[in-house]
Amino acid sequence: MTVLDDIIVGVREDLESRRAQVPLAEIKRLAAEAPAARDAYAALGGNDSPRAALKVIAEVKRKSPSKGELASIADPAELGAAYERGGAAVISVLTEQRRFNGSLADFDAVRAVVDLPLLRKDFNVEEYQIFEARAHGADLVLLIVAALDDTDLKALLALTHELGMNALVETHTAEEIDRAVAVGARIIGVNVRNLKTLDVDRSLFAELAGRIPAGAVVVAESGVRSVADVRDYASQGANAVLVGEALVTMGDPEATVAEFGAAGSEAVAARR
Ligand SMILES: O=C(O)c1ccccc1NCC(=O)[C@H](O)[C@H](O)COP(=O)(O)O
Repeated sequence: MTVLDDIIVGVREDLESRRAQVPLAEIKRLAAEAPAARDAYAALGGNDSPRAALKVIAEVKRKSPSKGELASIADPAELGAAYERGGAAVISVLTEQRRFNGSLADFDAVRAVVDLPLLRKDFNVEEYQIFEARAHGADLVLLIVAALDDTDLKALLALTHELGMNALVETHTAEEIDRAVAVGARIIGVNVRNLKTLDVDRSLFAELAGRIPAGAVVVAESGVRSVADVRDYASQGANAVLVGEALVTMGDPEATVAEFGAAGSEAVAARR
């Protein structure tokens, strides 16, 4: 069993206990009552022509399977507010509990204080989780191509769009990019972390980014440890970078987001 398979087994078990407490009909009702979703595609520069800036998706990440404990994050709301002040375009909040020590409580805390689009970062494999994300005020959900067959990928993406949200459709291979494009993904991530082995290979982004069609927002995911890494991704075609570990471990998240955004945008300008 791969790391990804193992994570999903736990995610499904945890999902069953939440569904026992809040049945599907109720979560659908709550999703319908939630304020309208913010436009994450636009926030990531999807409508800009040309896309002149590098957008930062800043992640609230406590722990990871690859590194263990990263940061205690006593106040996720304050971290989210710091990301917003630093100029993040979108905030990602990990809600998976067993491996990342995330929660919907973290998500709610950030939602209460920031007005940016929020990504509910979880291993979404069932429609319940998409309604649940919307019920909690999410604007964007993660769909990992490697975790879904084409039927489920298409159905979950369609449901996401019906609920007014966008999806970050995550890929790791050329074939997965083709599958993401075939179902109509508008925000496509290349995760340079292999979720089956946890190996991180930043060179993968340059290999794969050109395969993503022009209309889609291209997100470089994982492995940013420095301004130089952000510059590399930006010069290789990224419209946005998704950063977790560096922001929660380097100190001064507000300044680091601002620095990454500025350096990336300079590299985008130099590319044109
Ligand atoms: O981060 C992990 O170890 C991990 C392991 C298994 C599945 C997913 C994992 N991470 C999810 C992510 O995609 C990252 O949190 C995100 O891209 C940020 O990465 P980083 O900046 O390297 O923390």
